Amino acid sequence: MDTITPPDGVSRIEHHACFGGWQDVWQHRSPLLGCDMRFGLYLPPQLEKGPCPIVYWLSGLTCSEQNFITKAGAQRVAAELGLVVVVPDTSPRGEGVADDENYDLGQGAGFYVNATEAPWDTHYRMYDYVVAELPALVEKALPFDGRRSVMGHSMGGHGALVVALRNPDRYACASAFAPIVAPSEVPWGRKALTAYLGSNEAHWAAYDACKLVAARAREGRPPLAEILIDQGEDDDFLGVSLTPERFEAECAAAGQPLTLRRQPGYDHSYYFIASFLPEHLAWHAERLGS
Ligand SMILES: N[C@@H](CCC(=O)N[C@@H](CSC=O)C(=O)NCC(=O)O)C(=O)O
Repeated sequence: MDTITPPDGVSRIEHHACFGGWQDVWQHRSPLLGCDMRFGLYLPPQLEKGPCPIVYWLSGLTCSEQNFITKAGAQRVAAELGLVVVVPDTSPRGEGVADDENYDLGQGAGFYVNATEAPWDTHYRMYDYVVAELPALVEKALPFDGRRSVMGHSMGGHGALVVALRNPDRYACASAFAPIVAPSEVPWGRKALTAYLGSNEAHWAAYDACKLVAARAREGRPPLAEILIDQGEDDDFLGVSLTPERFEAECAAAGQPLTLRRQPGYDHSYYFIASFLPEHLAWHAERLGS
């Protein structure tokens, strides 16, 4: 597996043997975002024998690629299941990239949208980055079997639901931990969508999972096969920016199959994610046929 080396223009800045495979961090120049970007890449031992499916993990506010790869404990399970796990950063980065003094806007808080408003519209195109530019790079570099899925946490849970609902043919399945399901209605989402997309709320609908589920039903498009969500009941953001009951209601009205598990005692942290990540990865592996 040391034979999997980054393509020209991409550098391998971390390379750690891990559960028979490798935990890498690769860095590349993103023409789309106009800056250098890093991403985590878990390469399971099964890649030595042939192509594997890829799970994309989208992280939450304040995260880089490091939070998930160092805290979630994904590698042991991904190695057992033969899953590649790709972990992008959460925003464009660098001195020339617009930022904000608060943790919930700017660098570390890209919200997986293509910004249309200045000063964000110069670099913040995280929707296209995670759906198109990054997969094109990774999937050409690895023995990839054509099957991919997406999962994420909080802001990244919002991202995972949005990219899956907008691209049902690209992702075999989607799951989320404590996702922001109705960003148009809650403080984290309203602040980010106003900044990145402007005050016309009609433009927000393409990035709102509740609205996307309703729109699919209204337009007669089939629901996704299934969505899995875990939500900690002791999460400080529950009832403020996290409103799982809204998604439950929209899914019920739209005929969208949803498994929403409320987990007593769990908060918003990576301890919560680590507790249920093995079940999510197994759920993905089953649907990816891995
Ligand atoms: N610093 C903020 C809260 C930041 C926070 O909780 N970030 C979460 C994601 S929240 C939604 O997207 C996270 O994943 N943090 C990284 C980690 O390693 O825990 C505050 O103090 O309120």
